[in-house]
Amino acid sequence: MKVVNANEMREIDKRAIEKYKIPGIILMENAAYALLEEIERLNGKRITIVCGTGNNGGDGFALARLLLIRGYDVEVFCFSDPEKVKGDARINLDILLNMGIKVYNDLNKLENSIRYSDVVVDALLGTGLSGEVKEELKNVIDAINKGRLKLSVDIPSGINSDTGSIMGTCVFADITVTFECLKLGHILSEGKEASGKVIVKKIGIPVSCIEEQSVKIFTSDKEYPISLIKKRRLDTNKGDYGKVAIIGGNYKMSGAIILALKSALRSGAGLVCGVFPKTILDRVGALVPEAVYFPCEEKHEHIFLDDYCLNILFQKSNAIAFGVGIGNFDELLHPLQYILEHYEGPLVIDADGLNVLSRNKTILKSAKSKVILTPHPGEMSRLTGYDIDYINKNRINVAKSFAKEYNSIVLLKGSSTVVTDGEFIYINRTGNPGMATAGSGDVLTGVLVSLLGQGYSPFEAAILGSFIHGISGDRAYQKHGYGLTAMDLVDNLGFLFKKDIGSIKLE
Ligand SMILES: NC(=O)C1=CN([C@@H]2O[C@H](COP(=O)(O)OP(=O)(O)OC[C@H]3O[C@@H](n4cnc5c(N)ncnc54)[C@H](O)[C@@H]3O)[C@@H](O)[C@H]2O)[C@H](O)CC1
Ligand SMILES: [K+]
Repeated sequence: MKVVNANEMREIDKRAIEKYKIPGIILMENAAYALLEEIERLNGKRITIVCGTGNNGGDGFALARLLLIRGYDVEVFCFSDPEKVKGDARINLDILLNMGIKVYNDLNKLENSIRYSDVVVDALLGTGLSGEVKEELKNVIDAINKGRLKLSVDIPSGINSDTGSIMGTCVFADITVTFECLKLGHILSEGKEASGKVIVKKIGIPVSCIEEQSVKIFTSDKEYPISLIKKRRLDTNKGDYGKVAIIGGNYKMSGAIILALKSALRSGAGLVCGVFPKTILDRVGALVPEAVYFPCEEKHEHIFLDDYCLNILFQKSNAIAFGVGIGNFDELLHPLQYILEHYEGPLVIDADGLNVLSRNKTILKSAKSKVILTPHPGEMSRLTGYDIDYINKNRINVAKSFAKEYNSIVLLKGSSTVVTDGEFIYINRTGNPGMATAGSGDVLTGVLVSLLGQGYSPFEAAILGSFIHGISGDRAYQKHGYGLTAMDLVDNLGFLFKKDIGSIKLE
């Protein structure tokens, strides 16, 4: 599913009106019908509608008319001078006034109306919000937030459509009905929570009109990225599903490689090889008997990897992951550089692998193959030099420009993980805060290397991997709530890898 920013939506809207000659008032009427359809599902009779002076308010005025005609008990509010309402919104306001409907501008009355309403409709501010919400609307937003059931038109008022940030204050909606495309603000940052359940409705804009926009950001829907999962032929064996190697682990962090190995197996890799210091062989062997092992010497508390043993590994593996629990040591930069310069298969660099890489990120430019990097904001900060706050506020641009400059796939973790190849951007929506737990990233690495080994392209593997990782977290949450652990994620990984994958439909 495509995701647009406010400017792209305006362009699409403008093209529909100017090139396709669809009058704006028709789009607004269709938007009102789309809202009506959702309100009718809610079975409430008393509806309060709070309108702003722009087209978001216009959608609200048109909705009020449709509800009144159907016998709903509706009260309409607008807290600005009606003279400021222009264009299509003005037409809809005038129709209401001509019908003898009063539009109130009284905060006490609003609070009272909301107290006795089944649904409050927030049509105050939409994609046209600029800057912080003005002082005079703050009390109005507070009042809306007291509503029993809050439905926001297009986007919760006060949420920035491009970043999802709260612009001073915002409505926290139960349901948001948006038009034609998801907006970035619905899925990023605080906007994700503020939007509640988001319903995307068509309002009569031709598909070609949207396609002309060449939108480069997309997210999951009921079919995608599940549709990327390859079906298995019956006449296949383990050799068909990849031989993957995971390099990592040290005496103090053996759990990381155990989790990654288990995850790679649970997400379908044919053969999984653990490459770690000998000192942890007994632990890993006891806990992951299904893997094969490539125990190495240990020097000064970290794995010792010389070029000779790396070359052996290259011949045995069609995908490699480097970094889980490996420790952050200067001496590991050489093996990482050697892998980048000589290994021809796809590579995942994670965790301490990224910290090692931060010592000299230019080695990425000599990589022989595509690399997936999976930083969390702290690791991204070490890689780029930007502070974490800046990264969180500019997740898409930071990930995209790094991926482009270093010709790699970046999977920037966090709520709404961003995956990019430097041109296209996938924003993941599966997962929950319970996954902010030790070992969660090691599980993701195992999934990614497993998918690479099974022949998915690096960009597909990163998209699918982040999606599957989130789904396993959502399934683990059902049972363990926020007490879920990384091993619970592993236990839930296999669910999507089934014979009848095409029939699995998600909400
Ligand atoms: N194809 C579509 O998606 C359609 C969308 N519609 C709706 O139109 C709005 C966007 O309308 P627009 O007039 O551009 O902007 P808004 O109504 O969101 O806001 C403008 C309004 O708000 C005031 N304002 C701006 N910033 C602030 C602020 N910081 N504090 C207070 N007030 C502010 C400004 O002065 C204007 O009065 C979209 O969201 C959809 O709901 C169409 O109806 C159908 C087609
Ligand atoms: K709104």
